[in-house]
Amino acid sequence: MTVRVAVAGASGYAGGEVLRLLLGHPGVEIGALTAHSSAGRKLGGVQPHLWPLADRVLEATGAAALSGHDVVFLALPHGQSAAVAEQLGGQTLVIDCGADFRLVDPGQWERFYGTPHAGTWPYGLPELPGGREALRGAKRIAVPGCYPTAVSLALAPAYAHGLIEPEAVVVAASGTSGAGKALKPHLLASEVMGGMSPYGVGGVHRHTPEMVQNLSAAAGGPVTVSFTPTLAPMPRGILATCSARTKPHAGYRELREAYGKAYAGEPFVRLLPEGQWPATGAVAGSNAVHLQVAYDEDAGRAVVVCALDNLTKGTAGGAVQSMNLALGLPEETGLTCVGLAP
Ligand SMILES: NC(=O)C1=CN([C@@H]2O[C@H](COP(=O)(O)OP(=O)(O)OC[C@H]3O[C@@H](n4cnc5c(N)ncnc54)[C@H](OP(=O)(O)O)[C@@H]3O)[C@@H](O)[C@H]2O)C=CC1
Ligand SMILES: CC(=O)N[C@@H](CCC(=O)OP(=O)(O)O)C(=O)O
Repeated sequence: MTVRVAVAGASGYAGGEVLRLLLGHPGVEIGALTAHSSAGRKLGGVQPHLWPLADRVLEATGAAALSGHDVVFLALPHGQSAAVAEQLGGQTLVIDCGADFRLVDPGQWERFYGTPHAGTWPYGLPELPGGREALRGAKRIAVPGCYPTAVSLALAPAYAHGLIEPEAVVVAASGTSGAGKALKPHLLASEVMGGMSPYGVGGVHRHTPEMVQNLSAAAGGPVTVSFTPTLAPMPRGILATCSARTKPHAGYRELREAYGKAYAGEPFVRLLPEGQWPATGAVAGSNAVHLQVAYDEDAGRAVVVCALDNLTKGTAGGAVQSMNLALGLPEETGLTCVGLAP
């Protein structure tokens, strides 16, 4: 079976990463590629690493270019996906890398994004309880945000096993590609190189409600997340340090067992051997997630560290993994858990 796939937002970071992975996927044929300000240009001019597609011309994003495909990936700025998706038939599998359809609660959407809620689609994080079932045969998929992918995978097992209290604290570093390719002064090399800086501090980052949604579902009750993102001088990668107070019966052995059990059969999530810590370099370019868990006995806290590549498992890899599940293909098709190190 070969499916015909289009990518909207092919000139951006997420769209480019989707294409990099699709070029190694044996079950797809790459159809239309669309963009906004780059429409009319050749892909090779904006994504020189995608050599086999270098001579493809970027079309304007819209139904004219995108209809007639089996699968359409949307890698557009927030708020742009719904109008495009509406124009695509119900038989087309539409996979949105943006935030538009991730949240269940319209009130939370409006509070953090400031626009009317477009709706809720099946959520593309297969490793969460019930995640695979929601994706099999789906025709619409919302790909999670990169930070929520890391934080949800890091803390869901401890919540699902009732080992930690419902107030989580997360500090996470992201590479600059997480902020997209458009020019922004705070992403200039001179601003980013040689230092790290926090942003979105104090509960205002729009990924907070997404983490809360996932972790509350895992816990079976309300969870709060105090989330502080930071920008790190690297192009790709997320390193999330997540902690919460442990319940009285929980210690290192219980935590280790819960994580071992949760991820034992997972093709992309690896609980590292004891004493080894996740590092962004080890997962770069791969769909892998590396985790390690510790028990801080004096503080009475579980500490879980998670590394992933924001563009791969954090966006495009998660999107392709979800596509495979929706189409009934082996989940790992076209994806690798082998990182690019050093
Ligand atoms: N970067 C990341 O790590 C992650 C990104 N995502 C999501 O993926 C989506 C794309 O992000 P990213 O690739 O980083 O962003 P980029 O800025 O790199 O790319 C944005 C893309 O959208 C196009 N575009 C810009 N404005 C419009 C518009 N008004 N209408 C239609 N298309 C437009 C751009 O075209 P052109 O260049 O031609 O103007 C470009 O192809 C976002 O929703 C983002 O939240 C999700 C998880 C992680
Ligand atoms: C470094 C950086 O700026 N990262 C982005 C998150 C990128 C991401 O996951 O994307 P979505 O936009 O799809 O939610 C941010 O903090 O807004």
